[in-house]
Amino acid sequence: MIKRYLPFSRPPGLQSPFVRIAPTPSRYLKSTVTYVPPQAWSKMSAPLPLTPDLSNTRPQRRQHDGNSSRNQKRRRLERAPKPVKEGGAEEVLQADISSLMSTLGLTQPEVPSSAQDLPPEFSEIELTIKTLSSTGDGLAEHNGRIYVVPFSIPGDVVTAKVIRHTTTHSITDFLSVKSPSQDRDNSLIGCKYFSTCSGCQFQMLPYAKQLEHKRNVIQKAYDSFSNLDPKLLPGIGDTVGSPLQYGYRTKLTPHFDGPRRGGFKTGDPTPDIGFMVKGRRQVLDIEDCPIGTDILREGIKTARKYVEENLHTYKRGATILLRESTTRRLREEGEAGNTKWVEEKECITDNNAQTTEYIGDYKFVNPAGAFFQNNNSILPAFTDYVRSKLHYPVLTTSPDGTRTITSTPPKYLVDAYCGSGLFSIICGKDLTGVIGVDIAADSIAYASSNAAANNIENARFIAGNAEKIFESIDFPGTETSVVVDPPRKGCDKLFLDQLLEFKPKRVVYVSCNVHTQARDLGYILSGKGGGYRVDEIRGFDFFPQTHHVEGVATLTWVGEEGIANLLEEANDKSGDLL
Ligand SMILES: C[S@@+](CC[C@H](N)C(=O)[O-])C[C@H]1O[C@@H](n2cnc3c(N)ncnc32)[C@H](O)[C@@H]1O
Repeated sequence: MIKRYLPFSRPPGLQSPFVRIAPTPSRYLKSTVTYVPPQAWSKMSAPLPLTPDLSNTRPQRRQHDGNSSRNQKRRRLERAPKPVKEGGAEEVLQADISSLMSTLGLTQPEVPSSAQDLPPEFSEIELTIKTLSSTGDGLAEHNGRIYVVPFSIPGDVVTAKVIRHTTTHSITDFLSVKSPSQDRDNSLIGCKYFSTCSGCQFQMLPYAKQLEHKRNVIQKAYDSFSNLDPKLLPGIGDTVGSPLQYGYRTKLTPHFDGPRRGGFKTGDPTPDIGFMVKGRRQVLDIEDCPIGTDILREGIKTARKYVEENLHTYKRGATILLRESTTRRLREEGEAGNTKWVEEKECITDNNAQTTEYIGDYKFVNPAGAFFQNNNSILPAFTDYVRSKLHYPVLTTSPDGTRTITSTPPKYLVDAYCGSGLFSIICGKDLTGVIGVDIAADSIAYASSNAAANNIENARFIAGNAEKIFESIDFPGTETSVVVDPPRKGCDKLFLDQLLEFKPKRVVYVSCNVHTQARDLGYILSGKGGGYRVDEIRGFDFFPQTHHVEGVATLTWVGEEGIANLLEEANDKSGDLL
């Protein structure tokens, strides 16, 4: 039987890809390492040695006896469901549950027949996983009801503990795998906290399967959230994988809770420091996080020690920022005096300090606490892709009537939700004009200085709501591409309406929430512009081992006539779409 706790250790003989040279005596989490080209962790797939069963370290749920909780259970079942956040995890899970129910021919009872008909809370139950939800949980069916089982994949037969029944489905804790799915490979699991920590969902799933699943997540998002005629959408492209599948996260934020009353006192035990236990409002004590970069993994240890030694100075709980920063230096090698570029990594913990990241030869300086993409290893491929998609198709007809479509760079670029200028800088070189907008004034200040430092002279940046950008644009939509990269909640209608009025030739919509992205594309395609054709949709895997996927959708303005033609030619799309 496969137990829920699996051990983690670096396989014997495998060195860290980063070799530490000298600790720098400055702020408490600062240390330097020499850069050696990182080795993909996926190659380190030697089976991990077993360590003792740690299940007694898992925080126990309070157990209720059947009688005392029955009325409470009944009330919970009858309570109207809380309003859910648009495109949030609950809504997405609900869509997957409804879809599985309709596939299985199940109907949803308006009020559950009786709480007593359901397995009691905290009882153990055996379930066969049918499908994987977009939130990364396995879904199983039992007596006409859908059960949500974390850390499980289709084909697994699992033992799970029933936690609670809602009006639409039941929530469980994963306990163990009784019979594994063909796709499950536990030797891939690289973290001893996997199956308790809420951070990762897929460490047991081979990477190719994770990418395939994320493509399905995008497909389902457009099926359920866009309200669009499928004929208006291209097939979802293959998900582009991350070069690093472990050791990639350049930002981690472990946290700890404070005491119920007053601050910490000298002699208080150190609280649990880490990430949330899956399905609970409880912190899991974590000493390591193998999806973090090596310098952040060292940073976790140093931060824990610091909190332990300075606990009495904390009035309440805290979130610890651990952010990687890179310095490139020329170093002399050997006696001949040859020099070579080396990278030194630091772990920054001060929100107001600066961090530096390189993407190819581009250098970005950011406030440590502000947004910057969290997986540096995928950024070169990702930004190349976005840059190529900002080029739009231009149709030319030669005198003999031959029609050719060429991919043409835009004259102007609008970077909406620009942060510290990632797309303006990487995609804006040689364009006639670039304009970026972001609500975070400090990010905007850094966008301006990053543009100057990278020799982008044609860019200007505005602090404010995204729609404010349309007050400042003084160039035509017909020669402009817009990159849109909003936060998880997606774009405001005010912004989308003005975008549709501006009618840029190309829109490349980047999103860390493919559900709100699908909703917004539905609005763009059916809104008052109505003349956008979707040319490509695909995912980039910024967060291997987790359920997250970054979606990129490329749209071209073709006018209403173009859309009518598209619908007519829906069965013959070959070759014409760039
Ligand atoms: C996903 S980040 C993208 C940042 C940037 N494109 C990058 O890749 O580094 C979303 C950005 O939207 C900004 N933002 C959030 N709400 C906004 C709004 N209403 N108007 C403009 N920017 C907003 C945030 O400050 C954040 O920088």
